[in-house]
Amino acid sequence: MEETKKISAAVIRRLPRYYRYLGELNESGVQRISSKELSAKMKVTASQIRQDLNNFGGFGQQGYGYNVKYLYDEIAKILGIDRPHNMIIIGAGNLGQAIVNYEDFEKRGFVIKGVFDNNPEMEGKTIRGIPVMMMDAVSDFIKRNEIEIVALTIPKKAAKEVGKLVADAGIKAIWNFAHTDLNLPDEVIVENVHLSESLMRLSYTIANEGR
Ligand SMILES: NC(=O)c1ccc[n+]([C@@H]2O[C@H](COP(=O)([O-])OP(=O)(O)OC[C@H]3O[C@@H](n4cnc5c(N)ncnc54)[C@H](O)[C@@H]3O)[C@@H](O)[C@H]2O)c1
Repeated sequence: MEETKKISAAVIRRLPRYYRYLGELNESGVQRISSKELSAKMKVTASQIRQDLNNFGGFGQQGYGYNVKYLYDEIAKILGIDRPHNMIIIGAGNLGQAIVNYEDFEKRGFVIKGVFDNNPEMEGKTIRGIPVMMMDAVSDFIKRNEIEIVALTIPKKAAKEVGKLVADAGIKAIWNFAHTDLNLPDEVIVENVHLSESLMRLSYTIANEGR
């Protein structure tokens, strides 16, 4: 069996940024780039770039630079965005609607198949043409439509219970926006997104930069 090397979380966190820069280079017709040039663009050291990309076999040739399109495609494979992921949104309020209305997720292959809510007034409404359905249909919908990801944009008091419901329905991953830990079995992947924590880090930097 092929041995899979464990890649550090820090490297994985940096990959989407490499992907974005390489996508822009590719779109503007750049075919090759050295780690030094990429370093100047991304404001990351060239040695950091070489170290990061060496985790995946390097893709570069000494003195010849990286093949932009190849590297772009390889990073897409590593990130698993070389294939579509079916997704649903639970919670059709402000945040849920904003996510549904942002079409670019779909360009990255995250296909929003349905939106769910427990407010009967929302039933039958559509957001960007996607129907809002009631929670009694969610488990069946997950199974029938091969849903991999659930975005949870509901109040925190409901999040644990709904998290368990979708985990029991066989969901692989949860994109959790509710400000609470879900405490689910390890096989359910949870990515917590807390904008207020990001804002607090920003505040810390303002407070400590002495500007
Ligand atoms: N993570 C972040 O960075 C971030 C940023 C903003 C808001 N939030 C959080 O996201 C959540 C949604 O915020 P919002 O402003 O969109 O709120 P909102 O009140 O506009 O929307 C919440 C929606 O969830 C629905 N809902 C409530 N309980 C439910 C349940 N048990 N099952 C299904 N649907 C249910 C409601 O009917 C409503 O439509 C909140 O928990 C909020 O704290 C997170």
